[in-house]
Amino acid sequence: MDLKSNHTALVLADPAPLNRVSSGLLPYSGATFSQNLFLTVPTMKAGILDIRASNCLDSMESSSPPDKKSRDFNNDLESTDTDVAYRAWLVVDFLCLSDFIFDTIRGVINLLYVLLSFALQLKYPSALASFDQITNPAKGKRIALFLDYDGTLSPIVDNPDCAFMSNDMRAAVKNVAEFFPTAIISGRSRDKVYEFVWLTELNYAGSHGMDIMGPVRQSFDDHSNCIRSTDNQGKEVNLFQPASEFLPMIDEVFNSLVNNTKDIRGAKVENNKFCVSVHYRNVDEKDWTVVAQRVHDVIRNYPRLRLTHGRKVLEVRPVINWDKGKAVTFFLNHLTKNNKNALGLSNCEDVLPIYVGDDQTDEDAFKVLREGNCGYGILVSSVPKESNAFFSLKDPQEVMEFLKSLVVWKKTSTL
Ligand SMILES: O=P(O)(O)OC[C@H]1O[C@H](O[C@H]2O[C@H](CO)[C@@H](O)[C@H](O)[C@H]2O)[C@H](O)[C@@H](O)[C@@H]1O
Repeated sequence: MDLKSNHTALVLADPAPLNRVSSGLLPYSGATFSQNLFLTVPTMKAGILDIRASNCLDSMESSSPPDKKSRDFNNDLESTDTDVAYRAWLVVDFLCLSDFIFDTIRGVINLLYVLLSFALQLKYPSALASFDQITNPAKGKRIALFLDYDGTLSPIVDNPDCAFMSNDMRAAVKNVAEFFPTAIISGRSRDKVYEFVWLTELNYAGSHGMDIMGPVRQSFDDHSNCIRSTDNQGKEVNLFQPASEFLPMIDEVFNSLVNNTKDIRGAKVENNKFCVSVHYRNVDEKDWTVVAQRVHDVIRNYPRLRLTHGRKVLEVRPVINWDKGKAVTFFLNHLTKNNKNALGLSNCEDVLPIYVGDDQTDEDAFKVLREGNCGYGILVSSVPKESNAFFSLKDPQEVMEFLKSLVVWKKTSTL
């Protein structure tokens, strides 16, 4: 099958809810979901999976512009930046115009690009330059801080196992958590993100929010899918795991994906407990089709799993109505500062949530804040892109500066 030949406009990253039914009505029953968790099940009509695979490749290409091996391989956003001008350049090269026309066109293209960047920067102003705009509404309120991990607290690197955060960043996160209730919400497994961050004073959610650990509270206990457990220090905690019934399925899919991609040079499959990541950052671009095809071959047998896209990664996850946005809401309703009072999203007058993230999956959280008219999303990106965030920061270095500024502001603020 030629994956590229079919361009029917079905978006794989966020499949349209073809059927929206409560879990109790579904095949593969035995599932126990809390009342508000619905499954979105793609209709299994002939051909639809092929269309999904073709869109998979489109999304891989559009969401992750290929690196030129000769350029900075560690930062795909920087590469994206140069890719725009570079590709436009290639087109012009192809036309074999004289040097003068060539330079003029190149100049115009660069100017347009700068103007576009400027326009989008106005749309998502720097959170550092607009610091007062963020903190003024926070006066008399409690700020609750939500942080993504990869690309936000640590720079994007080739090897996902080596995405370490710097000691300076760790210190900045530790400091900020002393003043504001802080949670890390990552696509990685909760254990893995904790191994990187290694700070006990934070709250953690792994698997795109499908694995939340929080303090023992009655309000947690009231949720189905909530169990008591112990943390790394043996302290009693509550775990909220809305996709717990998917664990065996995810393990099975992980093994199949490892098997199906083991001959693709550079492909890496990561088990994130309630979801699986298939990395293609180190795969030659000519083999991206093969990656998309192999992933598609596996998940076509699992109608209750879906694909989303991150930064040069395909993410296989359960089709449940739960994402980073839902995790933010959950945290706000249960999060505590020094185990005192829950913040309560309903109580926007008292709380100002700030979410900082760089990836497509962070958009779910930005959207919750924007639509709830409660708090601010801050997009981490060095290139202009459309977002539900309100502000932007260029890279993890700027994120660190922002965190430090929050601490200074809090220490000097009299309110
Ligand atoms: O929600 P996040 O914490 O941002 O996690 C999303 C994915 O992050 C990791 O992959 C990304 O970072 C890697 C290390 O810099 C990079 O090599 C990869 O290309 C990026 O996609 C993580 O490994 C994935 O499992 C997460 O889904």
